[in-house]
Amino acid sequence: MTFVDQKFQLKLIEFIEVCKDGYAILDADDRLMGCNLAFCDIFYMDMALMQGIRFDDLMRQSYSRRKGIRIETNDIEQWLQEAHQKRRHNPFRLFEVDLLDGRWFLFSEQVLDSGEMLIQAKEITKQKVLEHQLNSKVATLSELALTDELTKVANRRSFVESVDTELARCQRQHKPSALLLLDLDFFKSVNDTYGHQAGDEILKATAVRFKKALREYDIVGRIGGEEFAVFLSETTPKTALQVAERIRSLLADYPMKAGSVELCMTTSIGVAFCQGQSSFEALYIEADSALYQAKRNGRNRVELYRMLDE
Ligand SMILES: Nc1nc2c(ncn2[C@@H]2O[C@H](COP(=O)(O)OP(=O)(O)OP(=O)(O)O)[C@@H](O)[C@H]2O)c(=O)[nH]1
Repeated sequence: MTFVDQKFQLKLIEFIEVCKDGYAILDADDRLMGCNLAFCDIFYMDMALMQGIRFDDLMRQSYSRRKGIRIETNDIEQWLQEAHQKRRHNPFRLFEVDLLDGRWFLFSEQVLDSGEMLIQAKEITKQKVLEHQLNSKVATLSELALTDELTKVANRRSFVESVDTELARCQRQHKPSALLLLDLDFFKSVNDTYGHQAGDEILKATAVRFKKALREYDIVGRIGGEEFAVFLSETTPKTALQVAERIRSLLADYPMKAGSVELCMTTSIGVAFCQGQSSFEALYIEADSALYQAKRNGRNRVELYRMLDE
C-alpha cells in the first residue's frame, strides 16, 4: 500500500483520530481545518468549537480561560505579534510548549508551499520531569562541590577560583585588594575540653560571624581545619585592617554557643595587600607569614604583611 492508496489513507486517518499525539491542520489564513481529539484535549476545547477557529483566537481563548498552553505575558496582542514573527518563516519549526495543567508537548509546524500547516504535538512530560530532576541534582552537586559542608562558606578550591577571577579583575582595573587569613586561637583545646561536636559548632558560628562583618560580595572560604580566608576587592590597606579588626573583636567580645556552653574565641589574622600584579599564591604566602607573626606576637591580633618589612 502507498500513500495514494485510498485504503491506506483511511487507515492513516483512523490512526490519527485515536492517536495520543495531537494533530491539526491550519489553512493558509491560519484557520483550523481539522484536528484530532488529542489536539482538542491540549486546549480543553470541544471538537465542534475548534472547527474553523483562527490560530490567534485559539491563543486568546487559552489566555483568557487560563486553560491550555501557558502564555506568560501581560499583553496577549503583543505576545501574538511576537509569535507571528517566528511562525511560517520556515517550512519546519520545532519547539517545546508547557501547559497550565503541568503537561509538556513538543510541537512541530510543517508548512506546505500552499500555506497550509500541519501541527503535530507529542507529549514529553515524562522527559521534562526527568530533565528537571537531573538539572536540580546537577545544581545541588555543583553547590556541594563548591561549598564547605560544615560551615557553608566556599571550600578551598572554590575560594581560590573566585579569588583568582576577582584578583585579575582588580588588577585590570588598577584597584587595590586584600587577602585576610584567619586562624582560631587554641582551637584544639575546644575539641579537647568540650568535644569535637562543640568544635564543629564553633566553626559554624565563626563563619556566621565573618559573614556578618563583611560586605555581600566579599569572598569567604574555609581553607583548612580552623583556618578561614577572606578576600576584599577594591579595598585599601587601611580599610582591610579596619575590617580585620572588626572581625577580630566580633569574635573576641561576644561568646558563641557550642552545645551547652558559651565560649569566647579569639582569632589571629594575617593581612596581605595587593596593589599591582600578584597571584593568589603570592598573596597567600604573604598573608600566611603575617598570620604567623600574629600568632607569635601573642594571638588575638591583626598583622599586615607589608609592615613586617618596614
Ligand atoms: N571540631 C573540629 N575540629 C577540627 C576540624 N578541623 C580541624 N580541627 C581541629 O583543629 C585543631 C587545630 O589545632 P592546632 O593546629 O594545634 O591549632 P590551635 O589549637 O588552634 O592553636 P593555634 O592555632 O596555635 O592558636 C586540631 O585539634 C584539629 O583536630 C573540624 O572540622 N572540626
